[in-house]
Amino acid sequence: MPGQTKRVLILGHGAMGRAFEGLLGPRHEITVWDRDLATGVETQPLELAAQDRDVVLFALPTNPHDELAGRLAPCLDADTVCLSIAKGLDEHGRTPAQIFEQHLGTRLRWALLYGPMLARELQAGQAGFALAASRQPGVDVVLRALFDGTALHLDYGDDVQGAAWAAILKNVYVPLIGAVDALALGDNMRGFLIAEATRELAAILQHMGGRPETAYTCAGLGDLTTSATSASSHHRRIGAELSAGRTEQLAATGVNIRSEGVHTLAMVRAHHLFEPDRFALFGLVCRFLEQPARLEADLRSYVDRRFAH
Ligand SMILES: NC(=O)c1ccc[n+]([C@@H]2O[C@H](COP(=O)([O-])OP(=O)(O)OC[C@H]3O[C@@H](n4cnc5c(N)ncnc54)[C@H](O)[C@@H]3O)[C@@H](O)[C@H]2O)c1
Repeated sequence: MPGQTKRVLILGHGAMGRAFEGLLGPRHEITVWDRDLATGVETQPLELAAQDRDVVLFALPTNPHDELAGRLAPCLDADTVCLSIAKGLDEHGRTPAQIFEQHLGTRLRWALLYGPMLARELQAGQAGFALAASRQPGVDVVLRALFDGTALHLDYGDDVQGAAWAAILKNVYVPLIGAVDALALGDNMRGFLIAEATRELAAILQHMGGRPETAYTCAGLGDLTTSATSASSHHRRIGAELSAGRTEQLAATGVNIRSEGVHTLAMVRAHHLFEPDRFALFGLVCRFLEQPARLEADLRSYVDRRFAH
């Protein structure tokens, strides 16, 4: 019921774990679980922390989802809702939607939350916006009880695969915008590329089993625009660094959220999820990572081809 206190377990106590703790803390009962990444020591046994929880929020990268969802599945109540905000593919090339599908399926309830909700702004009490995607009836009721009256405003939908891919691909296109801005290629070019990325996002979503219209929701265009224009965006910055020839950032692929987009490109190729050049802008970003110095020339060819009527 709206207004009801929920017992929430937050997995991960990084930027987003803390942001959600602050957002939900005044109204709900919060427990936080995390792991020391150097020693592997957990704050408490996960299975114990998950007992009697209404909601488990995965506020950590996609890679640990498989292990954690696998451990949680046997010990969660049927009513518990697992919620992920992670925007990356795991080492097997799976989205958080696919990982939840595999471990939680239809026996347990789950949803994905994607949109303009920068941790820094949520922590400062500013508004955030997201698409909550779930295929299971009743999940929206739990999420309304959880978030209504907070600064995070939700739309509801059921395109879980489309929402996951929209958020994941956003992190691929934003480094390109960061590079374009660092090279001072112009505000017009930025606007054009955001429009192109959104159009392509719709096509890739459809190709990957989602619905193209999800590209125009908070999870797609909303999040893409926020990251592409935010001075604090990690993903913008990595594009700027690559355009300046600082390619050592690529070595950190998959290690932290800065490189989620770079990691996605590697996983798309490694697992043959789709042919990168089937989508012209996506193919351009792949080449940018390999040869950052070619970006301006590649962009000129892209524009020429795009307007060669
Ligand atoms: N930062 C943002 O503004 C923002 C906004 C929306 C979504 N997200 C997404 O949320 C996710 C988390 O982002 P963040 O900014 O909180 O990252 P962060 O690096 O600040 O925190 C990550 C947390 O995950 C934990 N973690 C990492 N690997 C782990 C593992 N193998 N086992 C257990 N715990 C592990 C870390 O201990 C840490 O507490 C990312 O997928 C990101 O794309 C971030």
